Amino acid sequence: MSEPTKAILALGSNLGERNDTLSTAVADLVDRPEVRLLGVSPVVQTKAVGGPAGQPDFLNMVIAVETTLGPYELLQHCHDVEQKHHRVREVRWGPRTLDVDIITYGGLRSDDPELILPHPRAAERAFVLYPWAQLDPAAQLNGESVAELAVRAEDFAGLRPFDGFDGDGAANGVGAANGSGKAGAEAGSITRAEPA
Ligand SMILES: Nc1ncnc2c1ncn2[C@@H]1O[C@H](COP(=O)(O)OP(=O)(O)OP(=O)(O)O)[C@@H](O)[C@H]1O
Ligand SMILES: Nc1nc2c(c(=O)[nH]1)N=C(CO)CN2
Repeated sequence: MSEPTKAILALGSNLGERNDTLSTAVADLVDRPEVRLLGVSPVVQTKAVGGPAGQPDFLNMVIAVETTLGPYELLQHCHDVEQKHHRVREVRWGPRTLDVDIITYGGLRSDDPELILPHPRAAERAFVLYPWAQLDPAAQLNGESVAELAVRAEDFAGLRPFDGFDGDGAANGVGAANGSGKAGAEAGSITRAEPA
């Protein structure tokens, strides 16, 4: 059997019972002997980036797994789990019950459009970077700190902690403008500098 490889997977949902979908999807993703769960990030509520205007907020999270599946086998497995959750691909970046992306697969780099590694848009997506940094504060992507990339990402201001209740989201922002009306934000060890 081949040596296991560590992979980072990003999950998102903005339709249906979003939180239940994410929990079940994590269980489904690791429900194979070839995939072992290493860690789970907190869930964050995020404003939709791209796609049609007015779509619902997402819940996003990141998991780390160790797998003996090859990269394309892992991609197929992610697609199978998406399908199980009735994912329909209609509009690019449109609303979906479940999206599972492979962010990294070991140190593999690939420019095959079917599987680009690391994920080509991950470095600019706070909805991926922020939960990943919470899971692993020392994580690096393309030689840069994931935590630092997170606070620089344009969508950082649209992040909220998720309180576990699948309603409108919590009142306190993670990256959102806070009560003072400033764009400053702090969550754990991740802080965004005030604009000069
Ligand atoms: N790292 C990757 N992880 C997942 N899919 C990938 C990756 N690289 C390329 N793809 C390809 O992208 C195709 C479209 O994926 P998907 O429908 O999940 O995109 P999306 O979630 O709407 O947008 P985005 O790719 O910006 O996250 C997939 O069929 C897959 O083959
Ligand atoms: N907030 C948020 N926005 C998105 C997301 C997502 O998971 N969360 N996924 C997308 C395509 O993968 C496009 N836009």
